[in-house]
Amino acid sequence: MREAIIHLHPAGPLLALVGNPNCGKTALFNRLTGSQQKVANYAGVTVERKEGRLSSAAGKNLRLLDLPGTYSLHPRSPDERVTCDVLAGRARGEKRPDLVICVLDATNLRRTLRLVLAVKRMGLPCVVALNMTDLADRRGIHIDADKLSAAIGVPVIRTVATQGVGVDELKLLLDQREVWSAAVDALPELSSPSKQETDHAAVRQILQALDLDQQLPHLPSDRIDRVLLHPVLGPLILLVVLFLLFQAVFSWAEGPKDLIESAIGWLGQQAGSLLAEGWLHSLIVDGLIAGVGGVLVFLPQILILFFFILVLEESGYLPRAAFLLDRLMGSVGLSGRSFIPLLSSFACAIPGIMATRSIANPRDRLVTIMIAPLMTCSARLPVYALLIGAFIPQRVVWGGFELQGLVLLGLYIAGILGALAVAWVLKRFGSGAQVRPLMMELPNYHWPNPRNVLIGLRQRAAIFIKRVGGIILCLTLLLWALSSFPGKPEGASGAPIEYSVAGMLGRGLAQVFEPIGFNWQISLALVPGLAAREIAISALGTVYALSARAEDAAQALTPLIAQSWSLPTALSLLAWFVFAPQCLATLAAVRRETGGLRMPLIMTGYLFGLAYLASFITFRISTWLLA
Ligand SMILES: Nc1nc2c(ncn2[C@@H]2O[C@H](COP(=O)(O)OP(=O)(O)OP(=O)(O)O)[C@@H](O)[C@H]2O)c(=O)[nH]1
Ligand SMILES: [Mg+2]
Repeated sequence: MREAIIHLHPAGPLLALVGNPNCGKTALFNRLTGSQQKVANYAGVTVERKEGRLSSAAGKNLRLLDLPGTYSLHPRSPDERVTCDVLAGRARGEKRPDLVICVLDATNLRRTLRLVLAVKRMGLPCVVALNMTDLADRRGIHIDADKLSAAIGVPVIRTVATQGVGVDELKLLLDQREVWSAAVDALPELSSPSKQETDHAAVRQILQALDLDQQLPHLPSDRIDRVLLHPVLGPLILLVVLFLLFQAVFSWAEGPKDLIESAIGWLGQQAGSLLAEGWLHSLIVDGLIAGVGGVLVFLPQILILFFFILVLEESGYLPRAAFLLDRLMGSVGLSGRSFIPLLSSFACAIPGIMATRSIANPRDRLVTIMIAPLMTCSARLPVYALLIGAFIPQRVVWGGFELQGLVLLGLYIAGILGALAVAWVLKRFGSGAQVRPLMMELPNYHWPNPRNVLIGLRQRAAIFIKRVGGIILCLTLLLWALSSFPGKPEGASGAPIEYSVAGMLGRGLAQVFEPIGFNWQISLALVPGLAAREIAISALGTVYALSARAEDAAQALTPLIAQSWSLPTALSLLAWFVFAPQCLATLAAVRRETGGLRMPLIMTGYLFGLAYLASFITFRISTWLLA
């Protein structure tokens, strides 16, 4: 039986934000609706439509769509198609917008005006938000809003989305239906056949009328780029930036991390002394506090990583990094277009995989999806930090670099190199590895908006804490239960966990993982770790707390594993985490984006294979070196 899908869209007027990439649509959307969608200084941040609500000045309830940026209404990539479909009224479950708010970048009217003309030609009522007027004014581009409005036949409001300037005027305008609905067919001559050329000519005329027909270079950005995009200095500076980032992840986090650690330790002791020995004691102390608490400790490090990512995103440096790495990516058959999705995967592979919607070429898009999980997502950071903290000495090497930070950087680079190698192989399977030159817009530099950075950090903290309190808590408690029952048989020696379901499972798995140096506790922890990587830590915390003798049950995980694992085992586990596909949500996202089970299955297979191989080599070589 076929399912019948009935679309019910809420009543009430629908507005849509349309504009070129990176012109500030989402910043305006957030201001208008009070949402906190992601805003960043590069093209292709928004890849799906997002909906919000606002009330007009007169208190009318309106729905507002934030759409992916587009240069034209002839879509080239999946994200641009979303925008075009909405405007044409073809989007599933959505009616055609009643009003389009065209967001223009005042510093680049030439490019952005063509889109307004195209929207008008579709017969959609529109108003213009002339955004980034603060930057335009600073650069000496003075645009007379009234003249512009007269020239394009559409009401124009000057805005600075990041500061909320012009938002009230815009809301006022939304009530004046007679003003914007009258403007629909004000440019009848544009329906001639060679529209593109006519649009070109029309834009030139408009710019001439506004006295803006000369290109103004953005001097400060150009001057900065002369250094940051320098063929020798550029890559060096990029490397230094990355060095600093990873150094900070360890050195800045020390204080707050110790604080959380001792708070959790104190909690464990209090709970331990309050509760009588028994299953509740074990559940709270070994399951909850040793397990889940052990993951929470890594919050500061995650926030420091994201602080850097957010600042870099906001400043406009990221597309430059794409530009610098274009040659490297080209050598394995990837275009620089893949850079931003891969970069987003450092936070989490899922938004990274979604960001591939801005890649026009289907083959490039697929390769990018397939290698996205090799980028080190933030869920790996706690695992890396735990193992590095336990096994890599805190030492300064090569005049000033912290060894721990260097090893962390090395792990990130290992993931990147692995991804490049896989991309290279995948491209061999495809027909002809032609590489197109990178066509990417370099936005102007600007100071990161502290508000955006703070919002980003808060969201990241919330995501992490929600994970800890949700899936991590549930699976850790499940593992605790499996590790505690059935209890120890009469007269047996050893900890009860060794006789439990989990203990038996762990020992079975250890057969498979023994060649790469994993003991049964690690093998066991990898199973719930399939759902989310950090769970491996809480699982280890619980398993070790349950295996420990009563007197050292409250011990933190770091010294425990430092005592009981060999260095080759730790290195092998690190190598495992660089490659292993330990995240079901990512596989689900791949299935969604590629429309089938085939790709997620191939991905799982190749990642497990790579992980096992990498761990095997690491374990054998390090054992041999240390022998
Ligand atoms: N100075 C200044 N910066 C702005 C203004 N509006 C937005 N920005 C910044 O411009 C960048 C892009 O903003 P976004 O809202 O992400 O742009 P977008 O149009 O949604 O971009 P895509 O989703 O990629 O199409 C961010 O760094 C914003 O902080 C403005 O009026 N003035
Ligand atoms: Mg956006």
